[in-house]
Amino acid sequence: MGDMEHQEPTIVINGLRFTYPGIDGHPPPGSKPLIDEFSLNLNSGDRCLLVGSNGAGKTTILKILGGKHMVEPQMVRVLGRSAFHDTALTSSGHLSYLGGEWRREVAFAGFEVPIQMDISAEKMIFGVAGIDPQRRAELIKVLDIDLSWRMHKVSDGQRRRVQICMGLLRPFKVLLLDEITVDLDVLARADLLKFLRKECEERGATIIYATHIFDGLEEWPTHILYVAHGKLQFALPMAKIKETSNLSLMVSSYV
Ligand SMILES: Nc1ncnc2c1ncn2[C@@H]1O[C@H](COP(=O)(O)OP(=O)(O)OP(=O)(O)O)[C@@H](O)[C@H]1O
Repeated sequence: MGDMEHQEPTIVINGLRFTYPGIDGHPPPGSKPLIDEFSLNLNSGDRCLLVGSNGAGKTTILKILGGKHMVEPQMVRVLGRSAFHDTALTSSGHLSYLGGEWRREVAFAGFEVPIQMDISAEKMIFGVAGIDPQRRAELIKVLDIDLSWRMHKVSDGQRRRVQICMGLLRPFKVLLLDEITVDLDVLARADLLKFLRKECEERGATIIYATHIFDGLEEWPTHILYVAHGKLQFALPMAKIKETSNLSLMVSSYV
């Protein structure tokens, strides 16, 4: 997908197959893979919505891409490397995953900052070393963060905004978002989406965003990825979808 034919794809998924291990650490013998025959290439600048019903496998796929589940190295390449085996991908900030576990446990993978303690937003955000001050200032503005917020007293949505800021401070090349905007109000979400779009258009980042909330997203993605029963049912450029029908109609015809 994408127009940049001469560039290597940023994400290559090649015949991905995955089964969650049982209690002995191995997939139960004869079990049907949860993810199967999944192939997809994404390029620099692609912004994809990952859609599908509950349990379709969206989170599992994002976690595999984020290097959180082991798969054979040739099945998933991110920026030419194996996300699971090459830890430099995430530690460098080139690959960033913001999802459910990350929400609960830490503000940002790699920093291990507890999010419920009595610490100011300023201390958290400015505690990250080596950040471009201009990018940091832009994110604070986009997410409308008050630096004097105390993290143990703020609302869920305010805490989430600080967390998202932490997760975006380093200029990622590939960003995986798993329903991270659920606590944001409509305006905050729109501002964040605009920022993310700019990251793709100006810096050539690749983003996959799994969500059930389509409101306000009509003009955002370049592609729609639709997953059902662990398989990629279609990956279509937005223009194609607009041509044929609206998104919900399209998806319903595949269920
Ligand atoms: N750690 C796990 N061990 C075993 N099975 C799991 C595990 N995590 C998820 N599953 C199963 O894998 C399937 C896909 O789950 P996944 O979370 O990837 O779906 P999803 O598309 O993200 O769903 P949702 O829209 O509800 O977030 C589900 O049937 C789920 O029960």
